[in-house]
Amino acid sequence: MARFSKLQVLNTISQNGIVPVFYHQDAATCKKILKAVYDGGVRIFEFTNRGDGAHKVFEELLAYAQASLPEMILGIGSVVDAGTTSLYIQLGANFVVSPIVNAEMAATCNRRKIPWMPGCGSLTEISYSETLGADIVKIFPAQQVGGPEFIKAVKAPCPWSSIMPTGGVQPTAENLKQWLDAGAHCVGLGSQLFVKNNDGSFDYDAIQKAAQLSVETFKNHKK
Ligand SMILES: O=C(O)C(=O)C[C@H](O)[C@H](O)COP(=O)(O)O
Repeated sequence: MARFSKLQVLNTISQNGIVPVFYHQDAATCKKILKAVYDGGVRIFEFTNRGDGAHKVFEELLAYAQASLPEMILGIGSVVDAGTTSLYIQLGANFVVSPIVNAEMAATCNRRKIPWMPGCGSLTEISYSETLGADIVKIFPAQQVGGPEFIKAVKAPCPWSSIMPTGGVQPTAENLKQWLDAGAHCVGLGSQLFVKNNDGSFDYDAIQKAAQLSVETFKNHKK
């Protein structure tokens, strides 16, 4: 069962603002990534359901976070159906993110009071998701859908929408400011956060620093 209530998850997202989006098949690598962003101040993390054994890695990450990173709220992403949603809720996912809008997933999450963040690319999808109970909608793929200008345009007629752009967001003060100025509620940060060394291994120090800069940029923007 989820360790954090829906309210705790939503509050942490609005205070922390940075949602790393990551998948790796190796649990040890995932733990090091999780620790690096946690040390950088991140308290929300989306692990993506990208491989056949992803649920086993996720279970290990949940246990690790509970034991060693107690404030870290772990959710699952890249989920596109209700069956997979149930599996991850049963394992203890604290929120569920999707690249699409799926009403059965919404019902499954709502039944257990788990925040559900569907992937939207139009105002109609955003609006439909909100009628299905989404508190935060993901815009995916955010840069391709229209970038910060798209969010600004959506927020004009729908200022109540809480939007999480994901896809193409960069962990720099300049780029984060563009999304936040446009009205983003929080941002999903993928590949650009997970800096690599020349040999292809992850640069955990650089990842921690990029996470810290992103969290601080978000906090300063809210002031
Ligand atoms: O699987 C999902 O549900 C996703 O969110 C897709 C990607 O992981 C993000 O779009 C990250 O995109 P980048 O930040 O551009 O690397």
